[in-house]
Amino acid sequence: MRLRQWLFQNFREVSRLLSFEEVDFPVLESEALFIRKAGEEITQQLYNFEDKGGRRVVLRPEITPSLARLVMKQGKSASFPLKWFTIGQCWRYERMTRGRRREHYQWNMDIIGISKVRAEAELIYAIVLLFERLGITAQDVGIRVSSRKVLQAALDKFSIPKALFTKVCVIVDKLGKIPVDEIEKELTSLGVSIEAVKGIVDVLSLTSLADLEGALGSDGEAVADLKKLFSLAENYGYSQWIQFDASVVRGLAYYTGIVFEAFDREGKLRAICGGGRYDRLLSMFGGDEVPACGFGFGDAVIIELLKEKGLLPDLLQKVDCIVFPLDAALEGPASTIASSLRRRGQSVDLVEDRRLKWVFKHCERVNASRLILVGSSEWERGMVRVKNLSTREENDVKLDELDQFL
Ligand SMILES: Nc1ccc(Br)nc1
Repeated sequence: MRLRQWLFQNFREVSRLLSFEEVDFPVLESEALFIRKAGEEITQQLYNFEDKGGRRVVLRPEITPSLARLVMKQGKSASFPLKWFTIGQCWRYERMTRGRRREHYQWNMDIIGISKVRAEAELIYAIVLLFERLGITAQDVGIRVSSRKVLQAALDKFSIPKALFTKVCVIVDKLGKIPVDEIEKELTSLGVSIEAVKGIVDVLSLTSLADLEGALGSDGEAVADLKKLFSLAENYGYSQWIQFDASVVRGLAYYTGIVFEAFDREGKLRAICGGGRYDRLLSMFGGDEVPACGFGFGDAVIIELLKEKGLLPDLLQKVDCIVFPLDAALEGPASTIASSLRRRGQSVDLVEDRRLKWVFKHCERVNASRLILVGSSEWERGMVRVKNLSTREENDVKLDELDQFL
C-alpha cells in the first residue's frame, strides 16, 4: 500500500503540474458501454454479469468510455477544453490458469476539446515527467509514436473499405506479439487481398518520418500531424524519449489519430502505458463530434520496471510520537497527551499494556521520532519524559512546553 500511495502521489503531482482536475467514474457500468464488434482483447475479457435487477452490468475494463459518456451527459454546460485525470481500478475476467491479475489501477489523463496535436504533445510530456520523477531515463524507456491516419492512408492506397479499418487496427496491433503469417491470415480472412496485406505490413514497418513521407507523400494529415508532434517535442525537450514507429496502432478500436506507447528498451516487459486521439468516441454518446485524446498508465508494469532498474523506493512506516503510560493507572493522562499532540498535527501511536522492552522495539519498527513516557512521579509534577530517539536526549517536560520538543 505504501508503494501504491507513493506511485499514485507521483501520478497526482504530474497531473497537478499540468493543471489537470481529478475526476471519478463508476467502477460498475452498463455492459453495453463496452460492447464493441472489433474483436479487441479488452472486450473479450469483460468482467460482466447480471445484477439483482436483471441488468447486464460490468466491472469496467477501462476508463475512457465512462469519461466519454459523462462528458456528453454534461452537454453544453461542459466548458472545453477539459483536462481531467483519474486513478481508477479496472477489471478483466481471465482464466486463473493464466495466473494474471484480474484487476489493476490505471492513471488516466484526458484532454477533451482540443483538436490540435499540442494536446497529444502535452500528454506525452506528462508521461515523460512521470518517468523522470521516478528516476527512469530515456535510456531505460522509449515512447513509440505513430498515427492511425498512417494505417488509414495505407488502406486507402489499397482501396480497402473504411468499414474494415477498426478490425484491421485490432489485428495489426498484434504485430510483434504474434507471428506475421498469423496476422496476414487474419487480414486475408477479412477479405484483404494478399498484396494489400503485404503493402500494409510494409508501411507499418517504417520507422522514419522521411520514409513515411516517401511512402505516403507529404500532403497527408498523418505526416503533418507527426511532424508537428516531433517539432513540439523539441520545444518541450523530450525528443530523446520519442521515436516514430508506424507499427504502433494500439489495440483499442476508437483511436482515430496520433497513438503512442511507452516501452522498456530491454524489451522484457509489456507496454508500460499507452494512449492516443479518439475524436469520434464522444459523439457516440449523442451530440456533435468533440475532439479528445488521452492515455492509460497501469500500476503493474511500471512496478516491474522499477524493480528491474533498482528504483523501488524504501518506504517505511513513519510515526512522530509513541505515547506510553508506565502505569496502567495513567492511561487517562496518556490519552490526554496523545489527544493534545494529535491536535498539534503529530502522528501518535498510543501504546499500552506492554513491557518497556517491547515498546522500544516498537519505536524502531514504526520509525518513531520520539517516545513520550507517562510516569507517576513526573505526572505528579505535571510533566512527561520526552525521549528523542535519534539523539537519545531525554527531558522531563511540562505539558505546555511540549511544542519545543516536537
Ligand atoms: N483492461 C484491463 C483490466 C484489468 C487488467 Br489486470 N488488465 C487490463
